[in-house]
Amino acid sequence: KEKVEITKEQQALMKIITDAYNRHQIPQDVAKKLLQDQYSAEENFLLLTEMATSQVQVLVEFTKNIPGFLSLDREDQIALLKGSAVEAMFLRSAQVFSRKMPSGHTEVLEERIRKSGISEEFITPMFNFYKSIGELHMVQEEQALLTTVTILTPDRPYVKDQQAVERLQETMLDVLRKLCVLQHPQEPQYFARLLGRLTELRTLSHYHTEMLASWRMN
Ligand SMILES: N#Cc1ccccc1NC(=O)[C@H](C1CCCCC1)n1c(-c2ccc(Cl)cc2)nc2cc(F)c(F)cc21
Repeated sequence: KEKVEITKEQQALMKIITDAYNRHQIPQDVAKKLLQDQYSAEENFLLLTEMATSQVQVLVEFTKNIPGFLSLDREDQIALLKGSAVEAMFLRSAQVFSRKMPSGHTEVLEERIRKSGISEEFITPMFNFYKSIGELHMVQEEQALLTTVTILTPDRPYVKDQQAVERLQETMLDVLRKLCVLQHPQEPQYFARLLGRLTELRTLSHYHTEMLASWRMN
């Protein structure tokens, strides 16, 4: 049985990324707002656009802390940000939804989101994704690395030097793989399950434009 060991460099890399990920939290906690008040479909739509806008700024700041990201071609950096912004937003939403909350809060939050204005057809796939992320019980290092792996997807549209992005992504995948083995020793398939969520995430983000266009305003 091969001994899995995270090297000193990988430890340092993980700390940089996790600290950056935690530092760039979303300014105001949208879950708290949704639990406090019931908003109209229009107010919810406005809240979503505000959240999505601040999320992009947070994403830009976060990527500056990914070792090697700023050494990529500048246009490729932009292509990676544009290509991953929606996925990063759904990943963040899933992590917010899966957070441990006082009993009954998650149900209220789910209800508020179900009634927020999102069209019926998107509710099920969205919550299926949120619950499948929740079942993974990711530690924060895994959450930060998963977001990093998502950003460093080589086959985003308009990326010129895919090799350079692939090399960076592989570095992050190696750390994430080792972390999964060490954090979930009783579940050798955990890393594979984690990456499987990225496929579900990409599918969900294909619905994003349609979800906004079909938002039910009164
Ligand atoms: N969270 C979060 C978050 C962070 C950054 C950017 C956007 C975010 N998401 C949001 O604000 C929306 C709110 C916006 C107001 C109306 C109700 C949904 N959201 C979404 C949701 C994102 C997109 C699309 Cl099309 C539908 C839904 N899934 C959420 C899950 C949660 F648990 C949660 F609290 C909030 C959530």
